[in-house]
Order: sequence, then structure tokens, then C-alpha cells
Amino acid sequence: MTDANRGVARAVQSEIYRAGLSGTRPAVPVDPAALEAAARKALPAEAFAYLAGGAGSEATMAANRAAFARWGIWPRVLRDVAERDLSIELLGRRRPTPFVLSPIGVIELAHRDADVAVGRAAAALGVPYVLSNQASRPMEEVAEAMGDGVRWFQLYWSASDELNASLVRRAEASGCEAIVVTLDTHLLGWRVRDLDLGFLPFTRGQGIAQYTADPAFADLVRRRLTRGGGGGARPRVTPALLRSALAIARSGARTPLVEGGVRAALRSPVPRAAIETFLDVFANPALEWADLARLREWTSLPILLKGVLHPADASRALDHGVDGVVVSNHGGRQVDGAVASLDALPGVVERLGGRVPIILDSGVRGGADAVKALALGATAVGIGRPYAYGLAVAGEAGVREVVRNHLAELDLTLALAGHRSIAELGPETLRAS
Ligand SMILES: Cc1cc2nc3c(=O)[nH]c(=O)nc-3n(C[C@H](O)[C@H](O)[C@H](O)COP(=O)(O)O)c2cc1C
Ligand SMILES: O=C(O)C(=O)c1ccccc1
Repeated sequence: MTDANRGVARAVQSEIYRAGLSGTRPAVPVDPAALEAAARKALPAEAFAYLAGGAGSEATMAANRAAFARWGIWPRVLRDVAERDLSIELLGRRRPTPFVLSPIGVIELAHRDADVAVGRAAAALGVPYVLSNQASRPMEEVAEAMGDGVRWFQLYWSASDELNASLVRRAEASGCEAIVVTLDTHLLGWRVRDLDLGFLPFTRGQGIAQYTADPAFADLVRRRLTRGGGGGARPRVTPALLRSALAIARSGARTPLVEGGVRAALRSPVPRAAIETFLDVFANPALEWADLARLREWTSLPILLKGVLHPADASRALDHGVDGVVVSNHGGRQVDGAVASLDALPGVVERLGGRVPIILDSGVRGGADAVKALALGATAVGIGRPYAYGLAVAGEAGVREVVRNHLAELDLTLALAGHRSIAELGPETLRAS
């Protein structure tokens, strides 16, 4: 742990305890259930449902939590834990903490500052941020806001290779250090809460900022607009025009009394064509292992596969030369009744045998959960919904607070369990209960 981050973890503990003495409450609830409840209160029903919901009966979400509950940490005593080190080695670099922020799309639903606020918070705390393919702000803008903060790019491998290659090129140019390909969402899961509310953000042009800022996507939209019409007008669709057409359409959709100009923009075929083009290219259930070779041609960055659960898939990932995997069931949003992410972890760890890093997410709600995942062999741990809730409640500061709470609880749990570093954690740290 760097001095700065040791400071962060310690300061959070003492700040929280001292504030408690004087009766002051933190801006963002520390208790995970209270944090979720505060986000629910802060948000419109549709936005909260989208963030909090899972697939079907949400059995996978419950399984994720139950899997953590089945492991007990076995504290050891009298081991001089006065100095602790939370750093890890990940993708060839020492990182101050074992956390990353998992990609969360359409995060404008939580707060208007969206990905930019999350990026600033991540950079301030030295935690890598995985920029979502479904972001609300283009990666270039978030990268700029993050300065030297570490970012990776999460790719949804669309049906257009021109678009895929372009996104990856932009990620490299934006200083992303890795590409995380999410494989569990080639189709969107059966999201009961959203279906019952009739809410799908993309149909309103939300969560497609990476696309509307992309030159290859602009080509696809232009082709759609001019399809079949040899003699028709050929609109000059640029990424900038796409962005502004969508922005106007969205503000018009929220404003009952729209100005004439806005009304005209709403009648413009461009935003509609952008949304339809997105819907056309997003789904790609035909993707298979052999396709991965093309990604290697597009980039020299490390490639991680997100959504690996089965040990046999972990072995195949290794055969294909990937640089890491993210053990994840997408927070229970894809397959209802899927195996819990933490339950899948030991099998993946066994197959990968320390050769490539393994990140675990899905169901992590605090530092003690992180200790369990790290003890079971994860290299690092992804925080998901909790930071989105922090953003909903208190913007950038809320994200910072949520991540700091994870760090502080991790540091305390490590100490109280009798360990000085992440490297000391292993299966013997835990007991199945
Ligand atoms: C609202 C929401 C949007 C998400 N969007 C993405 C995404 O764009 N790309 C992706 O790979 N994962 C996405 N995820 C999955 C997260 O990266 C992560 O796997 C998940 O949130 C972990 O589960 P947890 O939030 O229960 O801890 C999303 C999750 C949520 C809750
Ligand atoms: O909502 C999600 O979980 C997600 O990953 C996603 C997938 C496609 C578009 C937007 C978000």
C-alpha cells in the first residue's frame, strides 16, 4: 500500500468513528442495504430498477450474496499487524489497492455527471476504472477528466468489425491500459423490472455515447440513412452531428414545450437512425472462440475476458493466450439461476494456476467480501452497483466515499484477521461454513 492509500484507509476509519462520536452521519450510508435504499430514494423508479435489477427471479443475485455468506474468515492473533500493505501486482504493475471499478453502462441514470464523475473518483483513489462500452460519455472525455488515473476499456463485440476495431483504436488513443471483452451479454438478459416498467434506456438514446462519438458508427448510420435511395439526399452524418442530434432529441423528450428548432431536430431522422443502428449491431450471439484472434490484430493491449465462470472456459481462455479473466455473472443480470461468481472462482483459479490474473466481481459489498475473494485466489476484486449507488446519492464524492469504505473495511479486516498483506491471504484464511 502506498503511503497515500494507507492514509486513505486509516483516515476513513478514524473519520467515521470520530464523526459518529459527534453525531454526524456520513453523506453516503456505510451499510450496503442502507446505501441501496438511499439510491432508491434519490432516483426515479425506472432508473433505480435498471441499476438494481437482475435477470428473472433474481436468483443469481441472491446466490452471489449467499456464496460470500458460506465462507467464514478465520482470524489469527498475536501476529504484529501494525504495518499493512494493500497493494497487489496486476498486469505487470504494482497497484495501490486490489480493487477495480467494474464497467457500468448507462450510468447517467444515476447522476448527470455520469462516467466523468466516476472517473475522477477512481483517479483520486488510485483504483483502475473499466470504461463501459455503454457509457453515457465518450471515453475521450472521461480519459481527459481522469488525467493519469488508470483506465481500461470494456468492449461489447458488436456485429460490425469496423466499429469494434475503431472502439479499440480509440481506447488505445485514450490511454486505456487493457481491453476487457464482456462475453456474457451478447444479448441483453430477461430483466423483469425493466420489462414491467417498459423501460429500455437505449431506445431513448441513453448509454450509446461510445457509439455516437465513433466515426465507424457514423458510417453505419449514414449507410442506413441512404440505404436503397440511390438518388436521395446523402446527409453528412458526423460523430458530432450524431451527438448533438441525440442530445437535442433527449432534452426535447423531457421538455413538454419544445422550441421550434428542437421540434425540427426531433423530426430529424438522424437520432432515430442512430438508435436503430445501435440496436442492429449490438447483439452478436454468433461470436465464438476463433474470433478472438481478430482482436489480437486490432490491438497490442492486454486482453481480459469478462464473464468466464466454467473452468473449461478458463482453460480455453488460456489456450487462446488471453492476459486475464474476470470471473463474473454480470451481477446476476444475465442468466437467472447461474452459478454464483464466488462459487465459480476456485475452479477457474485451479485451471489458470497463477499464470494470468483473475478479477472477481458480482456480489461484492464490502472489504470483508474482498478478503474472501482474494483468499480464494482472485488477484483483484471488482466493485459494481455500490459505486453506482454512491454516485446516485452524492455524485463524485459519493463514489469516492463508497470506494474508501471498501478500502477501510478491507484494511481493518486484514488486520483483525491477523494479516499484513494481500499476499498472505490464501485458502487457509477461510473455513467453509
Ligand atoms: C446498471 C449496470 C450496468 C452494467 N453495465 C455493464 C456494462 O456496460 N458492461 C459490462 O461488462 N458489465 C456491466 N455491468 C456488470 C458489472 O460490470 C459487474 O459485473 C456487476 O455489476 C457486478 O455485480 P454487482 O454489481 O452485484 O457487484 C453492469 C451492471 C449494472 C448493475
Ligand atoms: O445493463 C447491463 O448490464 C449491460 O451490461 C448493458 C448491456 C447493453 C447495453 C447497456 C448495458
